[in-house]
Amino acid sequence: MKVFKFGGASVKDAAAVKNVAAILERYKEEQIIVVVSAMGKTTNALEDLLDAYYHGRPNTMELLEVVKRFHFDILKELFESTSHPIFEELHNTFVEIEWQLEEEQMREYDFEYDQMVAVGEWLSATVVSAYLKQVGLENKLQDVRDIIRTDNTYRNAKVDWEVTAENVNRYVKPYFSDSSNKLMITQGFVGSTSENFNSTLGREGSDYTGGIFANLVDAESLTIWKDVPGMLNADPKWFEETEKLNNISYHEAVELAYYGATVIHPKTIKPLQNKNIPLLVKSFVNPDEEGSIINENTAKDSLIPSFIFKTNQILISISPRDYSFIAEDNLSQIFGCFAKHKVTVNLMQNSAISFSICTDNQKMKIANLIEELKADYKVYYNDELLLLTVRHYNEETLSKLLKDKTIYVEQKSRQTARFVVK
Ligand SMILES: Nc1ncnc2c1ncn2[C@@H]1O[C@H](COP(=O)(O)OP(=O)(O)O)[C@@H](O)[C@H]1O
Ligand SMILES: N[C@@H](CC(=O)OP(=O)(O)O)C(=O)O
Repeated sequence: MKVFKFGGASVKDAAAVKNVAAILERYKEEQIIVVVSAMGKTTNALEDLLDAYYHGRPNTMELLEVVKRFHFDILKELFESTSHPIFEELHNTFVEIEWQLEEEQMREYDFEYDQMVAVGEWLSATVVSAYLKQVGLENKLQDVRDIIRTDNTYRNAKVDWEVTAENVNRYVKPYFSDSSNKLMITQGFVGSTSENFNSTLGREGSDYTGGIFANLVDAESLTIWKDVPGMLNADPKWFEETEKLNNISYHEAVELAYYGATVIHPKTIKPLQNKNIPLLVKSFVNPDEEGSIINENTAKDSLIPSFIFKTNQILISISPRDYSFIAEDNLSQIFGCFAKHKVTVNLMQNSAISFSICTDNQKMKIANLIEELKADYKVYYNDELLLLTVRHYNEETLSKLLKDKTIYVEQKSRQTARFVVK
């Protein structure tokens, strides 16, 4: 059995959905679990909607209308008649969102977020499954909320592997035990709690869903279909000339993903590595091309420099008010504060009297964090920064890269150089 993951870009419009069908047609003799993300930028649109609803903004219903129109426009292109049951199904899903929006009693933001935002993946899976059936690719639409059980850390839920494995044994394996059943379509990114509420695995978490399924069905491979030819040594949105990394070890891939190569979610690798399942990154534009293969083999790791850029960074420097040293009890309090505000540290550095961290500048979270830190510390920050990581760096590439940049922090290990710059 194989697992395929199609991200938002691969189902961003009707033509893209047709292309997914064309790719699956090539594999129609094989048994495949297909994990899909929300269509195009739907997750961002649902985030905006949730934000408007939560803060009682007057444009809430307009924002819902945008998401609705986007999906119905795709449906009209994919299905000849509006009497196809999919129109009714999507309509009902949107009615459920409207009910949620009419609800006055709200729980905490992260809970409401998962109830709303998870809908994007359900819409996408429903549409893809119905379209595949229409073109003769029979499949089972499997709601992932009946499979992936998580705790209730909303927006960054932890998977309960035991219950999830039982669910896979109950709902997934029996379907595929009939060799005439070839395709199962399910949602990425989403899970559900023991109380049956939606949870999500963290932004861009559909790759991870692919990894979870691959692990639990002992898949022969997980393929992530992308708009790029494979994993490259830099994001082509930033660099004109990039090179494809043909063979990458799990170790190298996890390092690149951790530093911010957004082509793979960093959590995806571990469930694959545990069962030695290869991860293929392939182009949905040119499906015949080889792509990248990620497995345990370290011998073929490319040593050419790889570049990772993280934009919209903020560097926060924290120091005791009385110029005393930053000691372990300060660090423990500071990290407690990061954990409480769910702020992820991208890079950190300490000196005798100050401790600095570089993190994504998520405005609301950071404002609350700084406010709390200011009760006990002096806090300074610089924003609109860039975090540059160069894996397998050499001095020549670094001097080219850093030309005309002001360096705020510099860190080098044997393999990796990192800079916070403006
Ligand atoms: N090292 C890299 N190699 C290839 N693509 C990368 C890399 N780093 C970042 N990217 C970006 O990742 C994008 C694909 O990821 P994404 O847009 O999240 O896809 P999807 O929505 O299908 O999950 C590419 O278009 C590319 O701009
Ligand atoms: N739709 C979710 C999950 C995801 O993984 O999406 P994509 O595969 O398009 O990166 C997000 O945008 O975060």
